[in-house]
Amino acid sequence: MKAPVRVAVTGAAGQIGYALLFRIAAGDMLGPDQPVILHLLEITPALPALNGVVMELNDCAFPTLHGVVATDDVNVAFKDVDFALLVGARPRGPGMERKDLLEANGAIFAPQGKAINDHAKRDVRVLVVGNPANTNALIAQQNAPDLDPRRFTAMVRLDHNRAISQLAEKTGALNTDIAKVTIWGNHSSTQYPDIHQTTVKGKPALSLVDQTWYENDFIPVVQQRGAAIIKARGASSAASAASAAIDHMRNWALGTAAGDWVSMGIPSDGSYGIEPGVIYGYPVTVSNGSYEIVQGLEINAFSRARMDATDRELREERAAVEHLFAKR
Ligand SMILES: NC(=O)c1ccc[n+]([C@@H]2O[C@H](COP(=O)([O-])OP(=O)(O)OC[C@H]3O[C@@H](n4cnc5c(N)ncnc54)[C@H](O)[C@@H]3O)[C@@H](O)[C@H]2O)c1
Ligand SMILES: O=C(O)C[C@H](O)C(=O)O
Repeated sequence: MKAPVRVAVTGAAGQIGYALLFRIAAGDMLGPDQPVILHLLEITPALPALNGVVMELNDCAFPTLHGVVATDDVNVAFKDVDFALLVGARPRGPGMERKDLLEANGAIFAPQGKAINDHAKRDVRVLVVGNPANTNALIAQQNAPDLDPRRFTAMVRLDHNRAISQLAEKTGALNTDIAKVTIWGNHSSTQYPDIHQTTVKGKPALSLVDQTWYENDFIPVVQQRGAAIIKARGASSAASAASAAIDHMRNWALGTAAGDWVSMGIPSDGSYGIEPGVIYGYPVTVSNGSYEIVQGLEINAFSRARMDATDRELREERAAVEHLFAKR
């Protein structure tokens, strides 16, 4: 067994929290040889419910759970943490776009970014799940001036996994037969699920499905999947979101498979002509704990237009929250 690492989860008494904590504690995120100490943050009125979750975590007697800190104090929550999963935020209801949450949720991520800046390990890995995830990640990052901006990421992995699942179903393949899917841009309805480089059992995906299905079914289904789940369940996705968060962190910490990549929302360095600084979904590979954008992919006019549209939305979101950035 390795020395334990500290993993903060915000919104820990919420529905994603309930699907996430037990899997992190069981070793699904960092492996069965990596003990964790969970730091759980909630707002004060949710502390009694959080206490119930802590009782259940303890009752599982997980071999890899070496402690739980439950608190409503951001400074305690992020003290010495190695990983931070920022989930706690208001979810959208039917008919809302995720960016309608910018005002309500933006205010949460500035103080949390500051507390991470002041208290977390210098090599902390931060994943923002709470919507609008990309721009919330930017707000947190911009309130953490002492940390490497690349430590702040946003979740587009759920979209990536949804794309794999849709394509596997369409082609009669297994999820594991699909490689090199990309989600470009924002975790919103402007995201661009790109299968131009994707393979199914080694064959180009676009040779197995027709362009009409790609354009008129696949892309809108992936873009609108969150809304479809809200309509069906009366609540936003939870178990699949938790699973994607685990996938994102596991790949970031432990690496990606040879011959494949994953999609992560990361600070743009201008690659593929995207506005530098916005938190944009890119195809990445990870080795030695560090992610790199997959370079050199051919971008046709179809892709270019969609990549630019989602970039534009992220620039607009950034302009709307710049007042929340720490002064430098
Ligand atoms: N990026 C993605 O792919 C993705 C997927 C699913 C859901 N989400 C988003 O994740 C967020 C959480 O969803 P949920 O279904 O768990 O919601 P939920 O309402 O069930 O839980 C959110 C929890 O966060 C807590 N919270 C609110 N403000 C907080 C703060 N300042 N500090 C700590 N905790 C706080 C609430 O008390 C609540 O318990 C929402 O914004 C949702 O839209 C993102
Ligand atoms: O769509 C939402 O608001 C929830 C989440 O972001 C999702 O994609 O399921």
